[in-house]
Formats: sequence, structure tokens, C-alpha cells
Amino acid sequence: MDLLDTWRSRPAAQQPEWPDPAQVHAVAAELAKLPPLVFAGECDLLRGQLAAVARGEAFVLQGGDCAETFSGATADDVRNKLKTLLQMSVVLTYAASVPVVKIGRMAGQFAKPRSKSVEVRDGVELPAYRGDMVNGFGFTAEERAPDPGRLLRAYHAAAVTLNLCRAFTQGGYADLRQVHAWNQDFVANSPAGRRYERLAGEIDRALAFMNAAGADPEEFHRVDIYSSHEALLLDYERALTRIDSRSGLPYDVSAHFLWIGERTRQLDGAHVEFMRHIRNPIGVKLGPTTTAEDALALIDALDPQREPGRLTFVIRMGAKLVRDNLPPLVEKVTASGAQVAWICDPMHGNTFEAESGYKTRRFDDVVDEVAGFFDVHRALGTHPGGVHLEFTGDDVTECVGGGHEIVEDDLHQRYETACDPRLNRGQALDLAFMVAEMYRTTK
Ligand SMILES: O=C[C@H](O)[C@H](O)COP(=O)(O)O
Ligand SMILES: C=C(OP(=O)(O)O)C(=O)O
Ligand SMILES: [Mn+2]
Repeated sequence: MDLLDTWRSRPAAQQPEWPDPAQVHAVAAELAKLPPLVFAGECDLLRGQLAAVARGEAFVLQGGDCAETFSGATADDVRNKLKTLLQMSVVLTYAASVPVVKIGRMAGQFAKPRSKSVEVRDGVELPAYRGDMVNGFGFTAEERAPDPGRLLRAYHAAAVTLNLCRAFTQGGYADLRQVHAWNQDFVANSPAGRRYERLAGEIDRALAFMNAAGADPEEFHRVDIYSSHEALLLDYERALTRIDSRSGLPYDVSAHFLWIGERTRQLDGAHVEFMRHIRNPIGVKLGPTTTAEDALALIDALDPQREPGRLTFVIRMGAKLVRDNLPPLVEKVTASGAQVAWICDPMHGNTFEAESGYKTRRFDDVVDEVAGFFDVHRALGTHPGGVHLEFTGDDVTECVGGGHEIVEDDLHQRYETACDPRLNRGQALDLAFMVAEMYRTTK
């Protein structure tokens, strides 16, 4: 059997109950004919940059929506998210003096694992929303029915989003001389915006100095931003896996970086089996129950050559557990000689339901988990390699706390997420300043 299909005989968690498997087959055949969204050479470049992270020389900023939506694939939405990512990245690069590898949870993050497969409202039970790639968000039987045609729509929405990202980041918008422009609509009404504006002023002076001294590096005019999503729906990921004409090796060309979620990382499961065979840089989310033995077994399965940059562990323990549960993992993995990149997802271990019923997260818990992650690496002399966040470019009210204090009673004002609560732009920028400070005092 083709190695790319061995996953089919393993149990695959969190797959939709498609009404008609023949239709999934037909859609997969159509997807398999469509052009790649990313190129193998780009995935290799990212693998090289993640190798620098694993060596302790760079820092990952990975983030975006919990669940992208088809209706969110607009110029405004994508630009706002990118702007936030660029601002955070500038803060980290400048304030922490570290090269930042920028990875969007964008252009493909359309499928969600769920803790319950059904949702009940007022006695009515319907399938849970599993992302726009599977079913609709609206609470009606029609919307919630899984529809394989959505796999194709996801491909096209990813293509549109990626095209915008490429245009914004290569076409002048991401030029470092635009540091003020990214902040224009934000500065007056926000403390984070004002703090950013001061930093942008310093960058301006540094750029003017470099210019006067005769340096105007090409790298300052554009940035590389990579795409990523959870590789959840294996029919989709398999259909978008192609053999690289240069090397003869398989790459999943739906995104540069793919990760295995906390709910699908079973060693003998279909997700690990599929991901073993693609050559992209990949990640695995590790939650609070992960043992060092689990982590070592995942390395054996997914990175048998111990190739720096191939494997990233995304730690999401929760603020209360990270200081106790992470050290044995880092110690044993480091002792094994594997060079993984360690990055911190301070979102998924800190979700709770507010009294009003909204799913939310406390900004302070998010900060505390990142601080715990840094504490562990500082104590062990290992490298805190990055953060993985859920944020948006808009002023939503989904997470509580932060500089512009949002309280639980405010959540209803602008609660727009299709799945998990995201940091808004001010909270994301505040966090970037705090992470930069933690990095400076750790290294
Ligand atoms: O984004 C992550 C998961 O899909 C999400 O946290 C699960 O949320 P649920 O517990 O509402 O299903
Ligand atoms: C589902 C997610 O996370 P986890 O697998 O860590 O729960 C996510 O990143 O949205
Ligand atoms: Mn999420």
C-alpha cells in the first residue's frame, strides 16, 4: 500500500460523520487535481528556520483564529489579522532582539475537534459545529449536517486568504517603514497602541540611522509569513499531499506547517500515522496528561532521524500545571538528544465557561502560563522557542482582563468567535510586550 494511505487502517479520532462516503471520495479526487497551495521549497525554508528555533537562535510567533470561517476570507479581516501579527512580531524582534518566525493560524484553519459530538439547545440536539470545512455554525439541522462539498470550499477560501497574505507581505505593506501605518487606526484609543507607537518611533530612528550609514537591507522591505492549521480531516490532507518533483518526497501542500491536536495524537492513531510520511515541518500539541514517555514515543514516530526543525512540541498544559508538568518532558527529551522546538500555547489549557455561558479565558492566566513556560526553560537552561496564540485583529470581547479590562459582563458586546475565545488586538499586543520582556530576562 502507498505509505500515504497506511493511516486508513488506523482509528481516526474526530472525523465527521459524512452522510455519503462516495461523495467524500469524489471530492477528494477533485481536490487531488487542484494546484498546491504552498510549495515544498517553502516548507523546507520554514523547516530551516524552525531548526534555528530548536538551536535556540530564533522565536516562533504562531497565531490567528481558533476557527477561520469562509465569510472571514475578506481583505479587511485578513489584513487586520496580519497587521496584528506584524505588530506583535515587530515588538518581539525589537524589544527582545530575536529573529521571529511568523506562522499564521490562517489559510486553512477550518476544521475543529470538539469535546462533544452533539450540541443541545432548548431540548433540541444537533451535531456539533466542526468548522466551516465540515458544517455550518447556525443551529439548524440543514446547517449542521456535514457536507463534503465544504472541503472544496475550504480549499478555495484558503487559496484566497493565502493570496492576500502573500500580496500584503511581499507587496510593500509589511515594509518595516510602515510600522506606524499598521497602528494608525489603533493608537489614539488604546494604551497598547500608544506603547507600540513609542516603539515604532525608536524603530524609525534606528532605520534612519542605518540608512544614513548606507545600509538598507532587502529583508526590511518584506516579510515571510507561513501558513498553518491543525491537520484534522485526513481525507482533505491526503488529497493535498503531492510528490515534490525535486526530491521525490511527499509534502502536504495545504499549508507550510501542520500540527496534530491534543485530541488526535494517539500513537497508534491515523493522524500520527499520516503525518509520519509527509516532509513538512510539523507540530504536536501536548496537554497536561502527556508523559515524557509519550513525548519520546512521538519523537520516534515522527522524527526518527532527529532532524532539527522537523518537530515542534506545542505545550498547552494550563497555567496551574505548566510549572510542574513540563520539566520532566523537557529534561527527558533533551537527554534523549532530540532537538525539538518547544513552543507555548497558553490558550487551550485555560478555557472556562463564564456564568453567562460564554466560553472565555483570563488574560492573566494566559500571561501566567507563558511565564511558567519561560520559568521552566530558564531553570533547565533550554530554549523557550515561541508562542502559539488565538487572536484576531478586531476589538472583540472574548477573553477577560487585559489592559483595557474586559469583565465577564462585557463578553456579549462583541463575542464573534466560531469556536474558542480569542485575544483582541490590544490584548495580543500587550502580550507581545510582556513576552518580549520575559525573553529578554531569560536569555
Ligand atoms: O479549539 C479547540 C477545540 O476545538 C475546542 O477547544 C473544543 O472546544 P469544545 O470543548 O467547545 O468542543
Ligand atoms: C483544538 C485546538 O487545540 P488543542 O488540540 O490543543 O486542544 C486548537 O488549537 O484550536
Ligand atoms: Mn482553539
